[in-house]
Amino acid sequence: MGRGDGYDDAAGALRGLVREAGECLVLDGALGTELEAHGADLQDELWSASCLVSAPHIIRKVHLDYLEAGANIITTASYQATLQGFQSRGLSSEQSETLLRRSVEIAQEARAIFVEGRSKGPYAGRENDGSRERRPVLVAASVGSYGAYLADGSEYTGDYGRSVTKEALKNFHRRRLQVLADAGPDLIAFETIPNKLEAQAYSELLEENDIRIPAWFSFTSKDGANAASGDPITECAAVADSCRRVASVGINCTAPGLIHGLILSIRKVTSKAIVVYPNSGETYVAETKEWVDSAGASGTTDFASCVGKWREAGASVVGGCCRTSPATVGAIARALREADAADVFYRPKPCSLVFSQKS
Ligand SMILES: C[S+](C)CC[C@H](N)C(=O)O
Ligand SMILES: N[C@@H](CCS)C(=O)O
Ligand SMILES: [Zn+2]
Repeated sequence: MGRGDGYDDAAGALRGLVREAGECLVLDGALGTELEAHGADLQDELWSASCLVSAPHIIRKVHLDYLEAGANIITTASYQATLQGFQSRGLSSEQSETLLRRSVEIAQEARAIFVEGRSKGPYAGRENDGSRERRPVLVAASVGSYGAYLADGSEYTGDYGRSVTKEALKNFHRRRLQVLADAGPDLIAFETIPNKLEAQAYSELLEENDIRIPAWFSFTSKDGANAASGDPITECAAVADSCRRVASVGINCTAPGLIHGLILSIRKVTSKAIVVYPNSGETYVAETKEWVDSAGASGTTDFASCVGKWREAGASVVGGCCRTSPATVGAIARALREADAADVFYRPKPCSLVFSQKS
């Protein structure tokens, strides 16, 4: 599987974890909007990253709430944490890098509290309902897209302008990615990617920087067929498929009603694990930093009833994005347990369908 450089493809690492979790990993829900629900003020260019300075205790509490709700994976508060963003606020590069590392440490602290002091291993020794003795509990370092840094909602349009080349995106993300990887997360979550160009930039960075932490690439979509920019989702997913550092590919911060079709499209171009974590179906208004009802969407986070269908279509990592909550994640975890108990859902064969065998 490797290329003689001691690195095996990342999909294999995730394969074992999905299997240990019972063929589906539960991802957490919103971090940013859940911090807001706890009183944090996100009316800021740094959005949730401002809480790394002002409210790390709330971040830790939200991580813990998701673990208690049944999440296997918690995602760090680094979505909009960038060296460039911190430095524009007058922080030194050293202080900025410390904050990036802190985002991973806070999640690791929450995990350590959850597993009652067993901070070394990525497992919980107990289960709320006693149904599983051990379950994987993982920390994913969030890397928000360049559009997140711009703070103009362009992670939902993919319109970065012509001057933003692949090289510019690589230069923007390079040091941030290295600092996050060096902090020792279990996974790296490239989230809310709106276009193919940024996926190509990430893919090249992972190789060039020899990042050995399994990554996922997760795209946004507004129409159920294309990434937010209009690039076909099949082309975007194919970029992720061809990168051996990528363990999983999927969709986040997208309306729940679009998810099923997108899974089917992605499945056509990859056998890697598919990750999905939709938002509430509401639309983000960057000017006011508020969420509004979209036509046909009522801001519901009650999409757990769809989880069986998504799993049947091929998703094996499922959670929630903006405006979802620990209650959403609890419902997802329950839906998956019920599916296990009923044993009615499609079970992809490990090593043949869900995971890449390519090098
Ligand atoms: C995931 S979006 C809701 C994050 C906030 C956005 N990048 C902004 O700053 O407006
Ligand atoms: N992990 C981020 C994604 C924003 S789209 C968050 O939940 O805040
Ligand atoms: Zn989101």
